[in-house]
Amino acid sequence: MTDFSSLGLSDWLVKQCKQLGINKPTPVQENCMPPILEGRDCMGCAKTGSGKTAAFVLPVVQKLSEDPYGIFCLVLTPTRELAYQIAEQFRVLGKPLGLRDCIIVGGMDMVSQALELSNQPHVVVATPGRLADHIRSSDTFSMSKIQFLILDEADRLLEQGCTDFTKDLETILATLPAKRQTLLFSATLTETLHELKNIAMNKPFFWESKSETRTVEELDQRYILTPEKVKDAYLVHLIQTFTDEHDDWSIIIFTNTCKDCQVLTMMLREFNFPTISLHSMMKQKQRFANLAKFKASVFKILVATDVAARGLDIPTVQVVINHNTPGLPKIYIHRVGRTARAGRNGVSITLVTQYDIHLVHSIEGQIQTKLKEYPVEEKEVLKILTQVNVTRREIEIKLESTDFDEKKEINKRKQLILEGKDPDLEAKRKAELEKIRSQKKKFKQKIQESIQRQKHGQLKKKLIKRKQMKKKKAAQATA
Ligand SMILES: Nc1ncnc2c1ncn2[C@@H]1O[C@H](COP(=O)(O)OP(=O)(O)OP(=O)(O)O)[C@@H](O)[C@H]1O
Repeated sequence: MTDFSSLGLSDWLVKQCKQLGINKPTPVQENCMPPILEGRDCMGCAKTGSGKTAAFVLPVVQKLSEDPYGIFCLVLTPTRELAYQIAEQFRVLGKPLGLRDCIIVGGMDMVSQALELSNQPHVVVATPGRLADHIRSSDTFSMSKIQFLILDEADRLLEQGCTDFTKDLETILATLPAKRQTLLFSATLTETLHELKNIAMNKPFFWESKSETRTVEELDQRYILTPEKVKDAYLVHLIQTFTDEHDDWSIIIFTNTCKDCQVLTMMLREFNFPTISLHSMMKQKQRFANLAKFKASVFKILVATDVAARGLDIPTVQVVINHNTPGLPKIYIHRVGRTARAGRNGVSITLVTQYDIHLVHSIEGQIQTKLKEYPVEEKEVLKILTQVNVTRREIEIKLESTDFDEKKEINKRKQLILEGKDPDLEAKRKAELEKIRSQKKKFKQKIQESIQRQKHGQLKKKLIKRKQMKKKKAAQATA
């Protein structure tokens, strides 16, 4: 049986792992750690909750113990909360070494971060935007001697989603030595493999967990087909049932927008559920505080946007509810991966409207698993429908009287200015794109309608012809 010693870890580090309940390497650790310890670049793709973090933290700590200096390792990750989680793993596993880490994320004080960077920590864990800001504005630290560059959730860092990291990554990569080890990890690497290979140039060792499915077997994946207007009633009913039956379960509800996240949090609170939210329009300190309260089970229900979809490791989470069907299978995989981690069981329930059925099909195609219907007593849901919808409407009115939308607009404009774009020009461009999109949609609809009409016409003709034939035959028979 493979153990951590046979993979090349020192006794003190194996002992440290044991203290954390990490006794036997998981497949991603067993396969990726030896090449990393040999000095190779590595790309590791394994399911959510399979121990990818330790697969890169352990070899880095091992190598650091052999030649300790700062800054030895840089870890980049897409979200601020994830940066704290990764830094914690380094701190705990590297404690006997006196490992010093430094977390560089947006929304926190830049001056104290600059000071920490200049103190040459062993490991820097950062989100790309804030680290690039430090590089552009100060020369009090250097990353020209780092041994390791790690991109956690590497595909997210490289894709051009709503937050585009590519410019910041370019700034960061320009300051790093060419001779370094680059490690890339995610549960969904394959689509961005080509771009990733350009970053890990050193003939990377590539490992992907061999499995037919892309989600873990311990996860019970369900859906509920519901009209849009009944979604919230289903949600309240589900939460009521879960909290009645399992008082130690924590639940994450994923929503599409910050506003929806806010509305649902307020609504669930009206129904006396211990609910807290996490989205990007909250102040960073509030984000950390809410996450800490959820992790400590002070609040058992977290309503979050996709800012919480990747990486977060909270063992008490038993249920993930998708209030909207994710538009991309990849997002679905990461969201539902917040439960059923490290061999535990979990349930995910996706609320699906009739317009989302094609999304479910594409999710099922990607994960190679069919979602099963979640049985619900519809009568019970209909009983609370009016009350839930009235409560939601009241909350929406309450929120409209605050400056929630306005703040969102201001934040968006700020972001565009920071990216060197003109917010007014961007708005114009967006409106034009929207116009083209809606024209295209109308055109497509027209074509569909005319095809339908044609089909209908052909069918009608066939039927008439058939009738005529029948009449003719009947007439011939009587003659
Ligand atoms: N060898 C091991 N044995 C038991 N538990 C482990 C082992 N390695 C890691 N763990 C635990 O498994 C949990 C999940 O690990 P981790 O967060 O690294 O998953 P991941 O693969 O990065 O998931 P995601 O793709 O969602 O980010 C953590 O709580 C971690 O402490």
